[in-house]
Amino acid sequence: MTNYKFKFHPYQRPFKHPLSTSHGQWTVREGIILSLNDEIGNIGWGEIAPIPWFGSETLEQALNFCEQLPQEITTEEIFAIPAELPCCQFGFESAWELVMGKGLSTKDFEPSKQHYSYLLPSYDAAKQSWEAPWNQGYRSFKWKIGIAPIEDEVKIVQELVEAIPASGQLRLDANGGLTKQEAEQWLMVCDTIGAVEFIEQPLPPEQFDVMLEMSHNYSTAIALDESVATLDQLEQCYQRGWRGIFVIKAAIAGSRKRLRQFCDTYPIDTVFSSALETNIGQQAVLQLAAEISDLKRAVGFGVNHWFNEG
Ligand SMILES: O=C(O)CCC(=O)C1=CC=C[C@@H](O)[C@@H]1C(=O)O
Ligand SMILES: [Mg+2]
Repeated sequence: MTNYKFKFHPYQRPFKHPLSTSHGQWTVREGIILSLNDEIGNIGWGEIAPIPWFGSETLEQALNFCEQLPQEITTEEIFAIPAELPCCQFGFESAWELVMGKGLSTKDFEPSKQHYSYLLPSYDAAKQSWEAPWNQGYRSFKWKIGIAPIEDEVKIVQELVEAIPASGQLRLDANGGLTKQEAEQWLMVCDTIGAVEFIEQPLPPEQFDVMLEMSHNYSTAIALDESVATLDQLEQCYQRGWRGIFVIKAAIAGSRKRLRQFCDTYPIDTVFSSALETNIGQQAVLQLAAEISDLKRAVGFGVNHWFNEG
């Protein structure tokens, strides 16, 4: 049985500007980088990037888990990490696949910018911020809603749709921050505009039944994000009848092995999305996305500009 030398260290990455969503303001991304070394010198890297307000473990819980591990761990111990620690499951399995030489060489995975969706700044700064990424090749843009008054945000979306060339696409992400009435209003506006690819998580996860009903009543698609953040939640929403878009933040969803099995079994409509992790986590997610998804929807990884080194 192979033992892997295990090392880890926490990191902090301040955002250039706080990321405003209806969950509040996010100013520093904290996570853990881990490595596994085998006896013949192979090394695999992984990342633990919690987003507790999405339902993952906290950074403290992940650190406590890492600290109680021995300096050498086995494959069995890696695949026995409980589902209550989904970011740890993802980070350790990423490193294990790399040290075993199972993952694609991550440096080869580089879809062109047209396969990425660019996360625009919040509020009306978006209107001045889409053109530079457009000139870099981005054709998909995401903007946060549910932060300012709806009439102000609708006006900004109409101006954005007017300004962005017709071949571009816009995604709106409410982070569950709308009321039922506002969600209906947004869906009617988007059906009229016709240029919005989907509205992400219009209502909080506990209003699943309302979103399921809405998904049958409007032509603008609805994407679940917070509702399907972990594999347990994702499977539950599928069993409850969701056949709309699933936003998969693989870095916080849990076991890579289990996600592969689920996507092999159920042909779901997916958008792979960043957990605002570092390049280590990003490459581990994009390699998995290329393996298990048709990538027909742009991946939500146009986010590096949110960090100083981005
Ligand atoms: O999905 C994307 O296009 C970019 C990533 C992104 O929007 C998010 C990452 C992490 C937490 C959230 O604030 C936000 C989201 O809700 O999707
Ligand atoms: Mg989202």
